[in-house]
Amino acid sequence: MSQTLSQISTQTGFAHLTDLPCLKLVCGEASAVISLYGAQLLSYQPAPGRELLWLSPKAVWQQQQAIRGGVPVCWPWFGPAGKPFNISAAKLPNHGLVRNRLWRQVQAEPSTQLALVTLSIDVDDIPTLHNSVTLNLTLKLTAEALTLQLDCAEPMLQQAALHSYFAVPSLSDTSVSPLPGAYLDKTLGGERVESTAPLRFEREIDRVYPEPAAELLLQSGAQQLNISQLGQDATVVWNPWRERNKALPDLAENSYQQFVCVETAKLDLNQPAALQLSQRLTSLR
Ligand SMILES: O=P(O)(O)OC[C@H]1O[C@H](O)[C@H](O)[C@@H](O)[C@@H]1O
Repeated sequence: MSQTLSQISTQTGFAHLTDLPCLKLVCGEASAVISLYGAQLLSYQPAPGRELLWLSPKAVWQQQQAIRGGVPVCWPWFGPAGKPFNISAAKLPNHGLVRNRLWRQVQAEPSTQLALVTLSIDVDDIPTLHNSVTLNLTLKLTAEALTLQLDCAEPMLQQAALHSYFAVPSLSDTSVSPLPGAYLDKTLGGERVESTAPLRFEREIDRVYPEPAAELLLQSGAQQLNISQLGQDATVVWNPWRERNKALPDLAENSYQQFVCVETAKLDLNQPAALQLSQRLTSLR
């Protein structure tokens, strides 16, 4: 078997975020950069110069802001904190508690075929609990694919999402398939819509697809990406389009033309359970 060399190193700064603590993973031709702030994957290049993720040129991480782009980790709730988390109607952050905190590196294993890193965070201010809970994000980079895996062993009510921002060369020629024939439309207050029409990015899209397929194909122009999901009960597809783009200060003008979010999510809050959620990205061309 041929030997594919891998490497893991610390790196200060990524793109314009020059003081951000990061780790860089390399495996053969492939590379990835993850920030310790938010355990947020910021870059995945299956080959040098072929970036699959999108990072906003106006992303910030000071003042405890969540970084706009890459793969934010949403946990233990998704979107605005509703029941059971918002017991006192306090102002809780969108998408949970871990996007704007520093995580720690607990494992880093470069081996011949794989670069593997685990980041962890202990969270002691979940409104429904009195104890501290540990969340782990493991990143596995091989020459062929990149896998993100989120684990929480605590059997509790929890939601999670790997909120991936994918760079698209052409928004008007972008598709995600297969998608179920029914979804909840967040632009219509969560109304259930039945439609088998292919999804087009021609206006604001904010959809929750329950019962998603395990394998999705994201196609944009000549680019094709396989998104393989595990542990999910929903796939969320988001593009802010022109008007919402203007309302988000960490997006530049017309940034919405450059990305779509395809999010692997676990949203059910009926049963307390441990969490295991993963998204694997394989570039096909
Ligand atoms: O602005 P953020 O808190 O990062 O949220 C960005 C977006 O995330 C998800 O895709 C939600 O479905 C959207 O409703 C939300 O606008």
